[in-house]
Amino acid sequence: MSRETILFVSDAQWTPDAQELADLELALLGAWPADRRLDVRLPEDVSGPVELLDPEGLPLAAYDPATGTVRALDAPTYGAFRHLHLPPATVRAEHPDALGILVDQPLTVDDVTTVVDAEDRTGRRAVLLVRSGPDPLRTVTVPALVRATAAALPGRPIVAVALARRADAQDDRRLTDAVVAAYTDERLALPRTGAPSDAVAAIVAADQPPLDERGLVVFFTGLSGSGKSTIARALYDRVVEDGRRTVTSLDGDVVRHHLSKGLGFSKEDRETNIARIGWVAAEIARHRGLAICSPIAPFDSTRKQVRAMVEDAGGSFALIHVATPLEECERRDRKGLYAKARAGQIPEFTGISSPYEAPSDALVAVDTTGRTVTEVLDEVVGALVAAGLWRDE
Ligand SMILES: Nc1ncnc2c1ncn2[C@@H]1O[C@H](COP(=O)(O)OS(=O)(=O)O)[C@@H](OP(=O)(O)O)[C@H]1O
Ligand SMILES: Nc1ncnc2c1ncn2[C@@H]1O[C@H](COP(=O)(O)OP(=O)(O)O)[C@@H](O)[C@H]1O
Repeated sequence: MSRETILFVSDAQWTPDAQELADLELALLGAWPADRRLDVRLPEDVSGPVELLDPEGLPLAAYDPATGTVRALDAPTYGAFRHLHLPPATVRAEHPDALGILVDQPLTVDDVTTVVDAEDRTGRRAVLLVRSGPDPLRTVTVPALVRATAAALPGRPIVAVALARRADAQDDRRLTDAVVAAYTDERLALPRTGAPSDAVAAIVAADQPPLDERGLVVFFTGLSGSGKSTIARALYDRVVEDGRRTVTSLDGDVVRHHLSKGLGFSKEDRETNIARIGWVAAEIARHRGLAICSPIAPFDSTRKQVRAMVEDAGGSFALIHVATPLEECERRDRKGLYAKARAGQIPEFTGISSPYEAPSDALVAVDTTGRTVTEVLDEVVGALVAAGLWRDE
C-alpha cells in the first residue's frame, strides 16, 4: 500500500512502512543487531517517543527516536505462517548446533544436495531461515517460498525471518550476516546453481501464473463524453464472448449509483470515488479476475495509488487514456452536461471548471474522433496483447 494511504492517528502514533515494520519485528524478536540503530522515519513534527502501529492499527511497540530503541507492546497474531516467526532464543533452544541456511529464492536441486551433504558431513541439522521481509529480488510470494522450501527439504525446521533487503549490497550483506548469526552459530552458503525439482517448480508455477492469467485491471480515463463507457462496454462484451475469463465492470456512472452514492465532484469526493473503485478492482485482481473501470479519474496521483493497490495485490494495471479532445466531447455532449457547465449550471465540471491531468503512464492513448468503436477497441486489445496481458485466440 502506498505511504499516502497509511493511517496517521495522532502525534504519538505512527504506522511505519513495510521495511521498517520488518526491522521492528526483528528487533522485537531479539534478532536485530545490538550495534545497529533501529531507524523509523517519523513525521517532522514528532520528536518524542511514539507508539508504532501495524497497518491494522494494533500498537506493536513504543519507539524512542532519540535512542532508536523499542519496547514491545503487543504481538501480531495473524499473517500467513505466523507460527514460523520465531525468536532466535527459541530456535537455538530447540535446535542447538544447527546449520543456518538463508533461503531467499526457491531452492534448486544443487542447493538441496549441498544441504544434505553438509548435514551428513557435519552431523548437524539444517534450519531453514526463509527471508520473509520485503525483497524486490524475490520471485515468488513469501507463503509460496515457505511451501517451496518445505517441499525441497521436507522435515527440516523452517523459520520466517523478517529480513528486508537493503538497496546497498554491502549493507545488506552486513545485516544479513548479523541476523543469521543471531539464529545459528554456523551458516551454510548455497551454490544457487541449477534448477528446482519438479515439486518446487510446480509450487512456483502455481504462485506465479503467466502474465495473461494474472489479475488484470483495465482502467479507462478521460473526459466526460470521450468514449470511456462505450469502449469499456465493447471490451467487456468481447471478453464475455471469448469466454476464457470472468469480468467485472466498474463504470463511472454506474459506480456513482451504488458504491459511491452520495459523493459529489469536489477533488476530495472524486479521490474517494476513485480510491473505492481501486480498492474493489485490486480485490478482483487478487483473485486473478479481470476488472474494467471507466471513471473520469482526473488526478494523476489518485490513478497512481490505484496502480499501486492493484500491483500490491499481484495484478497488472493497464491504464488506457481515452484522449478524445475536449472540443469533440463538447460537440457530442450526449447528456447536455457541457452546455449546462458552460452556462455555469454545473460547478467543477471536468475540462471546463475542474482540471483533467492527462496521464504520462498510459499503456495506450486513443482518440476516438472520427473512428468506429471497433477500430478503437482493436487498438486497445492490441496494446494489451503487445504488453503480454492478453492472449488472442
Ligand atoms: N462536475 C462534474 N464533472 C464531471 N462529470 C460530472 C460532473 N457532474 C456530473 N458528472 C457526470 O458524472 C460522470 C463522472 O463521474 P466519475 O465518477 O467518472 O468522475 S470522477 O472520476 O469521480 O471524477 C460523468 O459521466 P461520464 O460522461 O460517463 O464521464 C458525468 O455524466
Ligand atoms: N470511436 C468511438 N469510441 C467511443 N465512443 C464513440 C466513438 N465514436 C463516437 N462515439 C460516441 O461518443 C460518445 C461517448 O460517450 P461515453 O462512452 O458515455 O463517454 P464517457 O463514458 O467517456 O463519458 C457516445 O455517444 C459514442 O457513441
